[in-house]
Amino acid sequence: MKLIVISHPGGSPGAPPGSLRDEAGLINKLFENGLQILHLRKPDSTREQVKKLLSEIDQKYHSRISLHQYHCLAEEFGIFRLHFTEKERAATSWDDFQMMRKRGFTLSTSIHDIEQLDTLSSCFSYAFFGPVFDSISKKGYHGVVNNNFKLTKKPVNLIALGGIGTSNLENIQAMNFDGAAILGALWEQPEDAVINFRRLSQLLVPESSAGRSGLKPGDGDMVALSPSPRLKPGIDERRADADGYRSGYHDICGPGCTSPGGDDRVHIPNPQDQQSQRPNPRFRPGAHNMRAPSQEPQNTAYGFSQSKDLDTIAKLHFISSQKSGLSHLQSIQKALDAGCKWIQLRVKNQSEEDVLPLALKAKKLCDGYNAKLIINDFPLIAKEVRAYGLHLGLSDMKIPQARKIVGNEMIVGGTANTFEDIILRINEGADYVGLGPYRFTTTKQNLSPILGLEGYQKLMDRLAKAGHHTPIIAIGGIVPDDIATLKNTGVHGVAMSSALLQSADIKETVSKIKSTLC
Ligand SMILES: Cc1ncc(COP(=O)(O)OP(=O)(O)O)c(N)n1
Ligand SMILES: Cc1ncsc1CCOP(=O)(O)O
Ligand SMILES: [Mg+2]
Repeated sequence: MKLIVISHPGGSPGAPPGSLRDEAGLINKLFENGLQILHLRKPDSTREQVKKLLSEIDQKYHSRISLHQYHCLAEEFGIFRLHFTEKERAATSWDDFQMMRKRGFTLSTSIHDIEQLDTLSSCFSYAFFGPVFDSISKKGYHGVVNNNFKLTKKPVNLIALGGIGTSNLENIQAMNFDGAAILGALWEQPEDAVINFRRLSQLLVPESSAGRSGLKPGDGDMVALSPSPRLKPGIDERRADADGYRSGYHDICGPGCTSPGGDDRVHIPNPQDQQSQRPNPRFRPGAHNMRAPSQEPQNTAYGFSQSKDLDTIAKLHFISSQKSGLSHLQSIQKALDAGCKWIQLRVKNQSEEDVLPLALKAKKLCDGYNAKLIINDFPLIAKEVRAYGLHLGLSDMKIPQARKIVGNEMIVGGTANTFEDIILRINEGADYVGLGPYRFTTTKQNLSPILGLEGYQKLMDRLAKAGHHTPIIAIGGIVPDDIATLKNTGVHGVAMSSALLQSADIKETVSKIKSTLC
């Protein structure tokens, strides 16, 4: 169950009196307090006003904003979510929506009649439906459902809208909606918006205990790229009010918003252009997808992490081991002495209680060398010891769930063995992907199929073609002689354990590996 906030409908900064004071500050605070998606709906604002507001919202939150008007601003601000009113939906061809999806946009729309749900294109990741209850802010907009209403089939995720507040949020969950869009409950008293948002968030049933995973696969998809850099003409970009705009809930769901068109249409650079450039650090690794999306379906709209650029992820990862007659801590000490700066504590077959003291000691060791500690498998331990990162495999806790524990600042890596795994990890918000195994190794049991050089080459080529830039770390049975060829496949770095620990001169080996990788 997701909570989506729709912005205050009033004017943006610079707008006439009556506008919300320090709107950007309030929006930043909502994001800081866990807001996942903000729908920026500014029917009365000019493009310059919306632009100004966006520029005042912390850029790390831009990927969580959906634009109702002025879709043309999406690229400039790294926004990949666009909303379409009912009227705009009707005026836009399926091909155009497809094209937007292919360019990496997450599309949403509005319906008033539940029957319309079946007619929606699968291009839409979710739709607003409402007003479900009597509007809080707009008197006279009456709810269309009663308390016995229950959604059964939902080809598209459905977000309830209208009159939702603390008193009825639970009803929305019981009705089987995928989320609730909040407007009046926050903006009736803007000075209490953050506290009211927190109250509403606390009422949400956690997804795991609700037995649902929130939005279904396909949500927030960013799919397939197209060779053409521009969208086909859609509908005109006109001011909403020139199109019979009326304010109130109906306008969120009804006519009036603007969408790509004319010279201001959404422009996503051709991924081919992107590859020759250094990734723009404005985007977190996962968010590079927006600029150069994958050809594969991608699954989460909500796997966010904050801006971390490629340099944040080291190229040589040491994986601790208690093979070779050493304890985990001794193996870490050895790697640190040799110059490793990125240490993963990977303790298998021990309880969380047993791993915690090891993690605390490992953290102390790493701190002494100014090295980064990554905890394998245990999000709670990673948080507890203030590790730099957490690594999760495909059968470990899901990354978005772990993020709720470790927060957005912590580096979270995810394991992958196939292209689909990689895309999944990227969409989950992984900061890097551990791809392997390269070859057989006894360090890990139950290995996934071995990829070999050919496997890496194919996967890396496919990723490059799809414009993905999330750092890929090769792992599994890697020896120093593999590194140059592996690097040529395009991987960002390597993770190694036994070959380092068994090296005759580990310091020399680490130094050579580092110079090969840089
Ligand atoms: C950098 C890196 N990549 C992959 C893994 C493997 O993680 P996982 O699949 O969860 O397996 P275990 O390591 O937990 O056995 C990793 N640890 N590090
Ligand atoms: C954790 C892990 N995941 C895939 S292979 C592997 C072990 C890496 O260690 P080594 O470098 O000794 O093969
Ligand atoms: Mg694991």
